[in-house]
Amino acid sequence: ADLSTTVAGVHLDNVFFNASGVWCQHEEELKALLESGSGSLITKSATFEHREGNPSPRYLPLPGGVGSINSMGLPNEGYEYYLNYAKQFDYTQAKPLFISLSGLSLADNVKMVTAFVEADLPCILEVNFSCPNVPGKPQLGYDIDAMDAALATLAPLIKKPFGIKLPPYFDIAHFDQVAAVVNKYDNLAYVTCINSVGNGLAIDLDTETALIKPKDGFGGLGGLMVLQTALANVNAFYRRLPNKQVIGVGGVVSGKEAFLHILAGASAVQIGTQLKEEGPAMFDRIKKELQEIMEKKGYKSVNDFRGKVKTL
Ligand SMILES: CC(C)(C)CCc1c(C(=O)O)[nH]c(=O)[nH]c1=O
Repeated sequence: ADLSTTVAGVHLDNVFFNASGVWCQHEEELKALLESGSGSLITKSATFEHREGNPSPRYLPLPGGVGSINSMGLPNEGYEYYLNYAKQFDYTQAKPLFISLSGLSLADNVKMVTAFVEADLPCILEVNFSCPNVPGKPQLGYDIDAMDAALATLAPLIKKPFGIKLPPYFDIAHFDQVAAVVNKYDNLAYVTCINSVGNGLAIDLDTETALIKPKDGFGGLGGLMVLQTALANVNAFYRRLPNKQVIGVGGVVSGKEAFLHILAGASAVQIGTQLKEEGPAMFDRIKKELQEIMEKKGYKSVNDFRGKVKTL
């Protein structure tokens, strides 16, 4: 079965790659992704300066395989590290490179985007709209006017096709409002849905203590428990963005959830929590599982069923 796809005009031999933030902060990790069964790779969201991030424990898998919680705090090597990585990247091999940017201000995003545009590289830029906004205001992805203002500045600067990483939405009116903004920008080629479900709180029964140290234990939720929210966001934007693509992420632990993401409309599928727990060998397992499901159902290519979820 054919798992190949195209995102933002570039070809991927298979739909799978890492969720930004997982296995992608250092070039050794990125090398392991290059050598894995993934179809692509994306870097950890970069800020202008290097960041240590929050104190540990800042990521934990939750008991029973239900998912994970994290409050990493944007640990990254600073954008120049990823710009240099993108400059030395071998674009003749099969996997396209995606670069995630998460400036702490619009000015920082402009500076980072400008540097990448000047370098004129084949990598695809993805702006993380879960990046923090003005203190006291919600993240960019939850501030529709700020989102529109950011895109009005960034889209013309980037010129080429690019993407944005979106937080999950839970209200139909929000799907409508966000889609209306996204549809205004022709070179905004895709949206990646979803980022972690914000500010969950995991508590240990015995110690009566929050599991992670930062933010009184509040952190983003990922893994199987966010699957249905992820599928809804993928399908809501698939239905509302007819000339764009959706990358699906959230709750993929096997070929089954990957199949459902594609059925919901995903052009590519990213994996975070399960990759963190299993390592890059996971991609070979999940590719095989998806192919088995497709063969059982008689699908030859992911294009045969993308977005074809039925309703009653
Ligand atoms: C949550 C932010 C720190 C503002 C952005 C980086 C980020 C983080 C992180 O670095 O804590 N974790 C996530 O699950 N998603 C993200 O987008």
